[in-house]
Amino acid sequence: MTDTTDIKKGLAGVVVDTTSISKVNPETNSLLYRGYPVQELAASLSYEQVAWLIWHGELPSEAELAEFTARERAGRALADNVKAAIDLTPTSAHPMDVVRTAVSVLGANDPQTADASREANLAKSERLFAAIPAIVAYDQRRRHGLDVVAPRDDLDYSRNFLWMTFGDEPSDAAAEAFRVSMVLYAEHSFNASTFTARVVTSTLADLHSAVVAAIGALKGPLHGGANEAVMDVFDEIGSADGAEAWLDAALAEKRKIMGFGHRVYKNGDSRVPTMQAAFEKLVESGEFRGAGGAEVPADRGPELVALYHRLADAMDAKKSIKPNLDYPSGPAYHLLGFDTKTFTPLFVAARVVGWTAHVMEQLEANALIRPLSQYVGPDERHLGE
Ligand SMILES: CC(=O)SCCNC(=O)CCNC(=O)[C@H](O)C(C)(C)COP(=O)(O)OP(=O)(O)OC[C@H]1O[C@@H](n2cnc3c(N)ncnc32)[C@H](O)[C@@H]1OP(=O)(O)O
Ligand SMILES: O=C([O-])CC(=O)C(=O)O
Repeated sequence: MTDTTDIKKGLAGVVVDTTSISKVNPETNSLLYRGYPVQELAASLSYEQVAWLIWHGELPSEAELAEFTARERAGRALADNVKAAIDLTPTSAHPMDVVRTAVSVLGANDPQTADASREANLAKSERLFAAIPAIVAYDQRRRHGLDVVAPRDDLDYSRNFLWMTFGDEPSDAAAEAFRVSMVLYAEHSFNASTFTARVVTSTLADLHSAVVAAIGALKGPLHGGANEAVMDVFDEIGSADGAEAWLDAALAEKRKIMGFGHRVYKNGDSRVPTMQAAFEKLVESGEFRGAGGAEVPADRGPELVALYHRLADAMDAKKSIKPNLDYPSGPAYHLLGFDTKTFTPLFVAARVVGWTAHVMEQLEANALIRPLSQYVGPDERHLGE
């Protein structure tokens, strides 16, 4: 008999390397980016400042930020062959498939793809950071038969993202909710997609290959795909009054409730209160829309907030399982006007910062990632026996 007792399925509880990028601490329910609590960063810094911090380890000086911002603004427009690649994918394709394909083309285009120096990887990370919003916006618009909206270099990252998607200037509340979501999603240690990026990097493959693979890992509903799945659940339940009965039935069918639970946090995700507050502020502002930017009745926001709390309370009462970040970000993205299937690409736009920081960290002290497995197949046998 094979002894499988030492196997850590899913690498649960296994520490596989060190990192200085972020610290996820379930005991204190905290998340630090380069030592700073994420709540502090989300309260006052732009997403551009946080991206710099994650990549470089320190906040940018005024001059560094101005130069980075200028490069980011200059790199927002998509090359023709990226647009053509998007146009070649059917509009029935999942937007994550479109982003994955477009990022692959960015890798093929990039003049520094084969250069693995830290300098080149930083430059490529900045270029990806600048281009991904245009990919997401282009794809959502073409699905609605709308013309592409050119980027505006007088708007910051968050406002420009919303401008390119909807073709009008966002309200302060909308830009703020979006910015907060980007900061909160930017980095989270050795989650499945980041680990994927590090595995690919450990073979000395290029940065774009690592990011394409990470996008694939993020798509699954047990990871980033949960933010869109949360919205599907809200649509399925309908209104707050249906939450308890829906949950009873779903749990009886042994369904996993999307947006709840976490591999590391067992007493709640440290990012949820901040994102929940941003979602509720967006609703209070009254400046929200429905999927595809559609006009929605004024009670749509408060109804979603009520449903959000009823389902979370019921889940807590029945299973003591708390929401993760995908739970508040799903309805927030809905009220910002994004199509449900575009939610996980928004996670890509944010997490590309963490992924690329980990690619650079992996290369600083690389070791091929190649674990062992316990063989449980047939004993040796031979043809003709
Ligand atoms: C940003 C992010 O990527 S956060 C994660 C987003 N993913 C989701 O929201 C998907 C829903 N959640 C889940 O599937 C899980 O909680 C995961 C995958 C996130 C974490 O999973 P694990 O750490 O492997 O926990 P595991 O699956 O072992 O769960 C432990 C117990 O809690 C239960 N449980 C955990 N999450 C849930 C959930 N969302 N709904 C119902 N039950 C759950 C499990 O069924 C299991 O019960 P059991 O011991 O009776 O079998
Ligand atoms: O850390 C994880 O396993 C998943 C997660 O919350 C994230 O990637 O943001």
